[in-house]
Amino acid sequence: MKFIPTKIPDVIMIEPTVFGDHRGFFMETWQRKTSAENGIDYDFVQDNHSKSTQGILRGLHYQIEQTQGKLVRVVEGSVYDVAVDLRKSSPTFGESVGLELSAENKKMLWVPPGFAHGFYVMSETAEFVYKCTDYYAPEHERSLLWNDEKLKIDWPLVNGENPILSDKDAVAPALANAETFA
Ligand SMILES: Cc1cn([C@H]2C[C@H](O)[C@@H](COP(=O)(O)OP(=O)(O)O[C@H]3O[C@@H](C)C(=O)[C@@H](O)[C@H]3O)O2)c(=O)[nH]c1=O
Repeated sequence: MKFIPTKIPDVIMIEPTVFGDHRGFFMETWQRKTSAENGIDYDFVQDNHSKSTQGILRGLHYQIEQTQGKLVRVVEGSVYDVAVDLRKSSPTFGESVGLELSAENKKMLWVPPGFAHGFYVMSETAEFVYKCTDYYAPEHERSLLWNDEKLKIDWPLVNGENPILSDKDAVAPALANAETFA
């Protein structure tokens, strides 16, 4: 398993070692010891799985208390995955990391606490799986506007069409009006 810091070093891309043979493949997707040695020293308490169709954008989400770190990956299809730094004290506040995660490339992304997270579905359908370091807490959940110009996120929109959003994500505040972290 390779742990590769991104341009925001706390956001880490993980490339699993894939063992292919005549039966298919095997890979480890998380291991406490190697994760801790590579800066992901957290206990995970919840695993989630969602399925979406092409053009869906889920995000950008975060919790202001019970802040969640998320270890995310795709088990079917492909998405463009984004993490936005919402830590005011960070030199990369407001900046983001975006990359394609797919069932084919098997990459994973570590999104630390203090970041908003979202993804856009590029394939016909995509199944998204992730581990969280704290429990879902709807009262603390916040959404950040996916296309806030200040964020400068280059979403790879299929046919240039606007994504399909949940009602809450469609009315999310821009960064200037969003709750952030110290
Ligand atoms: C996230 C979540 C949702 N739910 C419920 C609430 C709601 O009825 C239904 C769908 O919830 P949402 O619309 O918030 O689902 P979704 O838009 O997929 O939310 C997720 O988006 C991605 C980008 C993230 O980073 C996640 O942390 C999470 O916020 O599932 C849970 O029961 N537990 C959970 O952990």
